[in-house]
Parts: sequence; structure tokens; C-alpha cells
Amino acid sequence: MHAQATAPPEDFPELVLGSEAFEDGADEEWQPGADDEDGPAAMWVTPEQEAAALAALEAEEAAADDYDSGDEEGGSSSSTPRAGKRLPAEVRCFDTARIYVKGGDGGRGCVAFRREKFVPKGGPSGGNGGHGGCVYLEVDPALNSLMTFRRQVHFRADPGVPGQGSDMHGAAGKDLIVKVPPGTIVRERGAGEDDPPLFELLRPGQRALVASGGRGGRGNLAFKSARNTAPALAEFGEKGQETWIDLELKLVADVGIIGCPNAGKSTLLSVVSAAKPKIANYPFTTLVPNLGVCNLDYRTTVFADVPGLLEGAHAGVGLGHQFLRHCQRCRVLVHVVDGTSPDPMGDYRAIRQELELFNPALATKPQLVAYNKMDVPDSSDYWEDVREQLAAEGVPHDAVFAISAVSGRGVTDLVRAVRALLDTLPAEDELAAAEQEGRDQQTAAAAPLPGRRDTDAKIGEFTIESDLSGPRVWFVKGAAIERFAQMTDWGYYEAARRFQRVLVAAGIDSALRARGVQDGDTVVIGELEFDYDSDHSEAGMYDKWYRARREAGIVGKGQARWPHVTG
Ligand SMILES: Nc1nc2c(ncn2[C@@H]2O[C@H](COP(=O)(O)OP(=O)(O)OP(=O)(O)O)[C@@H](O)[C@H]2O)c(=O)[nH]1
Ligand SMILES: [Mg+2]
Repeated sequence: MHAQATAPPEDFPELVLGSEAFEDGADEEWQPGADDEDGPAAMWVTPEQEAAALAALEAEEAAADDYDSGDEEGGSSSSTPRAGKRLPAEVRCFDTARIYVKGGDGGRGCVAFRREKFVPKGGPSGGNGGHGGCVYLEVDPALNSLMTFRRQVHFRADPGVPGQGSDMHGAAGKDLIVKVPPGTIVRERGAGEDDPPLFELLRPGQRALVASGGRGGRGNLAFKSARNTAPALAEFGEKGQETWIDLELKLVADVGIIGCPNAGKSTLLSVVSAAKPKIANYPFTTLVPNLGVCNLDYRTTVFADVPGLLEGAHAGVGLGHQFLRHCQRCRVLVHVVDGTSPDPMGDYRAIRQELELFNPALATKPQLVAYNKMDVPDSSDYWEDVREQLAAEGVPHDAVFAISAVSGRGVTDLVRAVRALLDTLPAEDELAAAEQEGRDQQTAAAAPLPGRRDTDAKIGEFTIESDLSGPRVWFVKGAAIERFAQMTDWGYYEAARRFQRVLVAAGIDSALRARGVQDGDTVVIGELEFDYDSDHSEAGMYDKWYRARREAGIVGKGQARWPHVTG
């Protein structure tokens, strides 16, 4: 902010503080004619004004209840239980994100004619525009959250390069590759949890096309035909596909470590793997699930340490329970019980209940219990007692382990037991299963993404709706005809004429007539709007095109040549 205050006065109108106090005051202070060299550069904004502006901005930000308005500093906010939207932004955003993706527009085609000495009537030589770049999501195993999407939500691939004269086609736009963590699920905007996702990205390097680039427009070379050897028209490039998509992260781990806050879950992860999660003696140290890879007896097991769970988490107490979704992919749960807690069994039951409330399938996952902090006398005194009570609840003795995560005592036994338990489970590989589903989804994904134009659509496939209540309006809807309208470059009379001919050939004109269209009615095709005219004679069409051009104030430029083709 301070840097902005000292910026040269010319920059002032661009400042986006959006505060009344700031703008009003600054207007009085800053004299456009004043010599900048006189006095300090920041004189045109007083410190009071800046403070007032910042205060207003902060108030505004606090009021705006959007994604980024949470506290980033942690501090008191992260240790007090908060519900719903007022959770720290970190917690709200790490495992879900909504992003905007747009493929690059195709480059426009070119109208050019070959002009060379000794080559009379060289013919058309305008090249096609390049294809727009596509947006892909790609799995990057180095990522473990969707946090990056807090900084950037808009992703646009490069447009195609326009075609040029001398038969030069434009280059294709560069694809944009957006990195996502393994376990990212892609859904249509606003789709529910139960709707089939568009993609599930699990394996490193796996890619999904989320927004394809537009086709390049054809240049006049492409329109050359035996009948029209000197076409004076070209197309615009097709617009790139654009859409909003929801991302959700479900970590891919074999083992989920769950338990109350401060039970020692992160400590356990840090001793079984090389992960270095934050460990501290207060609840909710962990806000974002951590992954760790454990290598024991030449076997690799991935552990996930999720934030602590409290009784009432399903109702948003503590950090809520949303992160439990990460455990849905885990095959085994390790439930860490804090031996130093005043009521270890109460903690245990509370967590079991929260699991049940979140998802009954999670509560039936195989689980091992780790009674932690055995190095503390308080805790070891109660160990036998807790063990018996757990047995009474149906947790056999061999599924309960006494450990001290800090010293590492008992941890190896626990990990071996986890491994053994994993081995007894059906060899069904979660990834393979998900991928199997993924294969089925490939077909689903082949269905058009929201906002996508179906490239296979036929020009004759359209529907007509009308609104004759006020000014008479006809809406012609169809993927192919809308694309055609968008790509038509009205700057060329021939393009306008071609459009008119296609309307007739595709049966749109006759369909409109059958429905009772009248001259002067408005016809809307995609973003194109024009007045209907039944006069399809060459002179009539030219006249209409010329009038439209003049109304738009572009007469004199462009290709107002007529009649130049005798067909
Ligand atoms: N004495 C003793 N302290 C332990 C043991 N394991 C963890 N602690 C301590 O317990 C505190 C909490 O440990 P964390 O690993 O951060 O606990 P957590 O379950 O990840 O907590 P949250 O992330 O806040 O839910 C830390 O001060 C650890 O040093 C243990 O075996 N013995
Ligand atoms: Mg932790």
C-alpha cells in the first residue's frame, strides 16, 4: 500500500483502493499542475488519508464474504473453533476450489491476393488462423493441496496466431497445463458430491482436457473454388471453450491417521515417515492434511495425517469434518487416542460417532487404535483399563497398540500391524478401481463439458423459439449454426452472403418462414442479431450488408467490392 502512495501522480487514477475517503482527500491534495520535484513524492496522500483508506478497505474485505476473506495469519482465529465460512481461509480452500478455464480462441483467417511481377491475377493467398491452445489439468505428485488456486482462479490458454498473406497459416496457440495434486476430482460447476465427476486424476502425469481451444478461421485461400477463384472472405477463429469447474481433492493414502486434536497424530506421521508436519502442543496445529511415505521391510505405505476432529464436528465444531473425505480413499484407519486426556474413552467414542455421522462407510473401515503418550505416567497407568474398555466395545486386544510417538516406542509394531492388515484386505487396489471407474468416465467425459460447443453438431440441427409479445424476436439455437455465426467475419460482403446461403441451405430460412417470420423481425443466433429480410437477391443482400456497415460506421474500410463475382 505504501508503495502505491509514493507512486507518481500520473498513476493515481489507476489506484484501486476503492475508498471514498481516499479518493476525496486525494483530489484536494493533488494539483495536476504541481511540480513533482518539489517536496516528498508522497505529499499528495497524507498518512491520515492512507490510514483511513486502508481501514475502509479492510472493513470492506471483512464484509465481503468471499473465498479469500478468511484470516491468513492464523493466530487466535485458528485456535478458536469456528464454523462454516469463518474458518481460516487456509482450511476452507485447501481441498476444494472453483476455477475458470478457457481455451484459446482460434486465429482469424486472412484475405490476401498474390501480387508479383509477371504473375498476373496471382490468386488468393490468405492463410488460415492457428488453432487456439487447450487447457489441461495434469497431476503433479509434488502437490498435496489445492491451495495454489487461492492465488489464481482464471486459466486461459494462448490464442491461435492469425493467418497471413503468401499462404502462411498461423501457428497454434500454446496449451496451458494446470498442475493439480494426485486425487483431484473434477466436477461441473455446482455439481453435487453424488454426481459422477467429469474426471478423477490420480496417477502422476495423468492429464485431462478441460477446455479445448477454438479452430482457426479459414483464410481466403481455403475458399478458392472453380466457381469462385478470387474469394474475398475469411473466417474469424472459433472462440475457445470456456467453463467454470469445481475441483475437489481426496488424498490418495493407504492409511488415515485420525483422532482428537493434540493427540499426537502429526508426531506419529513424523516418526513413521520423513514428513515434517508442524507439531505443537495446542489443538488444531494441523490445518491441512499431510502425507508421509513410510518405508518398512521394503514395503511402502502412504500415511495421511488429517486435522483433529472434535465431538460435533459434523455440525461444524472445530474445523468441521470436511477433511474426512480424504480418509475415504484410505484402506485402513489408525485412530490415535491421547493417553493424557482426562477421558480417553470418551474421546474415542466421540470420534467414532463423528465418523459414523460423516459417512457410515468410513466407520466400517478396518481400524487400529494407537494409545499414545505412553511415556507419561498418567497415561501408562490407565493403559490396561482403556484396553479392557476397548475390548468391551469390540476392539480386540491385537488391534490396540500402546505407543509413545515422541520416543518411537511401539511404533514399529504398529506399522507392521498396519501392513499386515493391509495385506489381509482384498488385493483390490483403490487406484486401479478408481481408474476402472475412470475408464467409464472417459465416455462420460467425452460428452460435452458445460459450455462446450459440440464439434460434431450438424448445421441442420437447430431449434427455433420465438418471443412475439413485444418486438418480434426469433431465437435460432444450434451448436453448429451458432459457431458458424460467430466465425463469420461480417467485414466481407462475401462472408455475409455465404452466411445467408447457409441459412437457406440448412433449412433455417424456410423453418422461420413456416413459423411466420416477417421482414424486419429480429433473429438471434448465438451472439448475432440481425433483422430478417426475405429479399435474397444479390442486390438486396448487398444493400442490406452495406446499410448495416454504414450504421456501424465502418464504410470506406474493408472489402466493399461489388459486384465482383459473376456467378
Ligand atoms: N509426552 C508425549 N507427548 C507427545 C507424544 N506424542 C505427541 N506428543 C505431544 O503432543 C503435542 C501434540 O502433538 P501433535 O502431533 O501436534 O498432535 P496432533 O494430533 O497432530 O494435533 P492437531 O494437529 O492439533 O490435531 C505435541 O506437543 C507433541 O510433542 C508422546 O508420545 N508423548
Ligand atoms: Mg497435527
